[in-house]
Amino acid sequence: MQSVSSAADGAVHTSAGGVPPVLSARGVARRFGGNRAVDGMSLDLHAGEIVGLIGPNGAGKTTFFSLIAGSLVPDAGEIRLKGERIERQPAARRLSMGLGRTFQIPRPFAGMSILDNVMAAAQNQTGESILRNFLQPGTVRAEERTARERARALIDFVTLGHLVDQPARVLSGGQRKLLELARVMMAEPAVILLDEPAAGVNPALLDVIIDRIVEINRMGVSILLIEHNMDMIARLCGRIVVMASGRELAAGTPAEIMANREVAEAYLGEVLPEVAP
Ligand SMILES: Nc1ncnc2c1ncn2[C@@H]1O[C@H](COP(=O)(O)OP(=O)(O)OP(=O)(O)O)[C@@H](O)[C@H]1O
Repeated sequence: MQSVSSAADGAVHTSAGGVPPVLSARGVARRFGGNRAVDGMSLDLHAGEIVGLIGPNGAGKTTFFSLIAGSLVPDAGEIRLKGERIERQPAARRLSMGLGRTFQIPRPFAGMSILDNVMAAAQNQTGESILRNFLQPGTVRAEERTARERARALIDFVTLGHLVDQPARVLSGGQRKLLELARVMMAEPAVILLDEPAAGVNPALLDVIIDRIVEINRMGVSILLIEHNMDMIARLCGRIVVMASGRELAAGTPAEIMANREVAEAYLGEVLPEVAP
């Protein structure tokens, strides 16, 4: 699908079919001192897509995620979610607009139960306002009940139902990744940025994680996925964007990317990611 952009005049970028991407970045840049970590990166994510974002270590992938999610402010460029400019919006606002993110190293509240960890990710809870809690206790209780039911359903969905009342510290690395999926889904996102969901996960749980990501995507959530596991990327993504030195080096189907010499050269000096036969 060919994209058309006109960042200069501030117009919404549209695909060839006339439908604007659910998420788009144009010329996004961020430097740390003299290091141009992200250096004019552009990317479109269309509704229903799972796009893989790959690249050698230090290419700028996680920094790009932080710029999209709002934990870092870009020096230049624009980012749109559902057509709306977001690059100056606070992270919490982006989350409430439907932009969720998971982290490479999940840090759940170790002493809190799995249920409470997922509940803590709930958005727009009336109970967070002490005044409303006092004035409308019935509404607050009903909302909390709904959130609790949703949290339980999501914990079942990520196959952690048997651990719902256990503290998060009992979870393995892979189970923590599953908990992250439940937490991010609590906010009912339209787009999720997934940062290395396979890192540190044993092979048995990897299939579960891939399967859950497929299901989340089937629910209508568009996904941008950073991953070094090329087998996972090839199984999940119709399209891959390769980042190197802070910008796009190549884009295409998994087969096109694996056959691309420039991409292979960008990875030289590192172990080339392998795709399972
Ligand atoms: N907070 C920061 N302060 C200074 N430099 C940073 C910061 N965050 C990232 N960098 C630098 O920016 C560059 C891009 O890093 P980034 O983590 O975004 O790359 P990456 O593609 O996600 O790498 P990896 O695959 O290893 O996670 C690197 O040179 C890194 O050292």
